[in-house]
Amino acid sequence: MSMVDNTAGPLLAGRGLVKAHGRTEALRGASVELRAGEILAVTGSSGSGKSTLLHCLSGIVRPDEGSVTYAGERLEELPERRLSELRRTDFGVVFQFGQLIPELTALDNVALPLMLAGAGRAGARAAAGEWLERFGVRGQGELRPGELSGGQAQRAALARALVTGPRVVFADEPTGALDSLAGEQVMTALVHTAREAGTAVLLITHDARVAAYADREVQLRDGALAPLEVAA
Ligand SMILES: Nc1ncnc2c1ncn2[C@@H]1O[C@H](COP(=O)(O)OP(=O)(O)OP(=O)(O)O)[C@@H](O)[C@H]1O
Repeated sequence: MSMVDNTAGPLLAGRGLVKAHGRTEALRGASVELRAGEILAVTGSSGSGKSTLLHCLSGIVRPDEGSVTYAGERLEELPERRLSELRRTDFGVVFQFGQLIPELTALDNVALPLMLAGAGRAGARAAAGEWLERFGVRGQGELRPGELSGGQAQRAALARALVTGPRVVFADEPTGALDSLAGEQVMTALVHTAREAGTAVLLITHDARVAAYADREVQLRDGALAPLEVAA
């Protein structure tokens, strides 16, 4: 069941985003909206600007032009301190290669965002254990990322992205490094948990099977977005 609220305005909106990397114009006026609880797939060929769009929308990178509005706040107007706070409390991110901290166990990786938000170690580890359980990797909690399979590491990375109860999860090719079975497990876990928690997901993928998990799909072409044309 979709928890998308079609009556409210978007939770996150990028408007007219332009971003160049040197002489490469990665985004040329891209606009996109994400509603609360919505799972939106952004597809497009390699180099079409998908990751750049995610970085702009999540406040990791400032666009050259255009605006990003999150829950009524214009990200470009926020001081770095407030942006970091938003990234810690309201946003979760998952990348293609999990990017768990290699020196920490899976459990401590998931506990870390809670501790950064001020939770005590014991409470954070207990909550982290519950999240690992949800993603079917509690038994691997004391292992380090290098000792996990790719799929287990990605599920731990999902737990880490969701543990603080973010309103938006940004997932950049979260299954890109996995075989199809592990990819399905990761997507099922992500979609199930996001639905349950009412978390919106901006899902970047070039894989149509992954995009099929989303409520809606938009396609980046030449740095701008078009809704996917539905085949007749
Ligand atoms: N840090 C950077 N420095 C220089 N050029 C960059 C940088 N990041 C991205 N680009 C260029 O900007 C364009 C868009 O890149 P981006 O990573 O956003 O695309 P993408 O759609 O995510 O690609 P892929 O699917 O291959 O990951 C590409 O031409 C890329 O080479």
